[in-house]
Amino acid sequence: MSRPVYLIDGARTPFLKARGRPGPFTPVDLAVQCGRPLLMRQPFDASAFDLVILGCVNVIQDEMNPARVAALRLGLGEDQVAFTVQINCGSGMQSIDTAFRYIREGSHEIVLAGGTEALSHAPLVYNREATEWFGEMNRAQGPLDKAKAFTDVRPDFFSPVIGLERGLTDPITSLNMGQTAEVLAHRFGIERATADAYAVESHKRLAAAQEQGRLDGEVLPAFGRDGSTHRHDDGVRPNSSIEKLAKLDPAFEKPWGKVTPGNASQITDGASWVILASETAIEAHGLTPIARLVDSEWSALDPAIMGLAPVTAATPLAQRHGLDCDDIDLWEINEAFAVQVLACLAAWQDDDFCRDVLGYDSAFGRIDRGRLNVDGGAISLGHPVGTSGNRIVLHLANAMKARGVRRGIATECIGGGQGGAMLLEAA
Ligand SMILES: CC(=O)SCCNC(=O)CCNC(=O)[C@H](O)C(C)(C)COP(=O)(O)OP(=O)(O)OC[C@H]1O[C@@H](n2cnc3c(N)ncnc32)[C@H](O)[C@@H]1OP(=O)(O)O
Repeated sequence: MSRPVYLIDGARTPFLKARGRPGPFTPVDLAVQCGRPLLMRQPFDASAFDLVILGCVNVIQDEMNPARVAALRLGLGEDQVAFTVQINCGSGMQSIDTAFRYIREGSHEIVLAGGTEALSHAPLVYNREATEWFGEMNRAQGPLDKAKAFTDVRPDFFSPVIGLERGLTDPITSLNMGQTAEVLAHRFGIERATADAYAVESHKRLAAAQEQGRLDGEVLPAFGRDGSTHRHDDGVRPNSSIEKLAKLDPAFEKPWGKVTPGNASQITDGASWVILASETAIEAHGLTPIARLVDSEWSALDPAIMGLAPVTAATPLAQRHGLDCDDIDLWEINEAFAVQVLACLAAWQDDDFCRDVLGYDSAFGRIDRGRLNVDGGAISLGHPVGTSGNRIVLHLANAMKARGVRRGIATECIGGGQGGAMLLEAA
């Protein structure tokens, strides 16, 4: 069976910059913050959902299977099945794709699919030697053995493993994500000034979208237990300039690197949900879709050049539907790094790359910046890794509707050398 699948509605929290200490919300808190008002504005009862799927990369110990914890806290009922998916930065898109396939194939009618991430809550973990020592202490019988174990304590037991640093490092190549972006900058000759100009534009577009109300209804306020209210993505710097960015030092490869804090995605907390439904559910509940999900594609490549995966995922997807570059009215390409997005744009225009890597006769084409990330991206609004794939699909649907255009692709690179892409059409 192959039924049409529609995106009905969706919402996210403001994306909140991680500021070196745990932020006000855990992953499930974030999912509940935007999930509750989203469900309250639906004309159907929350018990109507057939399934809840939530992407999350860094699950915290108190919230194992965050999808289930969020579903219960959202009042979806004890009989609601909910599972969590993890494919690094693709997790929030994976939840949508899984829901899309279930509905398309006819086993489900209406599914809540989201992504959540609180990078500010990434754990500090004891190192291996300390963990072994705790085991020794546990096994020690009686005070004498325990006293002996104490004599084995070493000062370096107390230098923790920083979960965030490890999580953003590829375990196969040992390159961190920023270094993989540097590989692409070198391969495609991306200049620092071009990357900085791209980043400045990202901030300007997000600031304009916030000011002109284009995120209203998509971004819902979040309320901290400390009484704080968070209404907007707080990493935006409307006054950012190429001159200011030029002064920043490289973050990952000193002194020659092109990636700086100004042209990299920000480390951020945030959650996003979308509601997907079949035509049966649309009729049953009187719903009005925002967009139709047409198809999806996942790809894999060398982890050291993971940033090119939007090219290897989105191009076959477009071509499967007979679509050329110009047929896509809007693109959302997750801005892991400015140089990484620019490398994708360069690869799409490169005859040799498209022939050798994608097996096409010639280049895919030039993506007009006017069609790409029209309201900013992860450089300006941040990149809660398990959430971003969900956000770009949701925002693409809203932006397509607002501009009255027909087709869009949301695509992203995924740490570990993978990529995801989804094709949407006007409903
Ligand atoms: C598959 C994938 O998606 S891979 C991607 C996964 N994600 C990542 O790898 C995360 C990448 N990003 C990072 O690791 C971090 O953001 C880093 C290391 C690049 C920078 O971290 P930080 O040093 O904490 O950056 P931070 O944003 O605080 O900026 C540091 C300083 O740079 C300057 N700065 C940053 N952005 C700007 C800007 N747009 N304009 C002017 N100054 C700026 C400021 O002085 C800022 O300090 P301030 O906030 O006190 O004013």
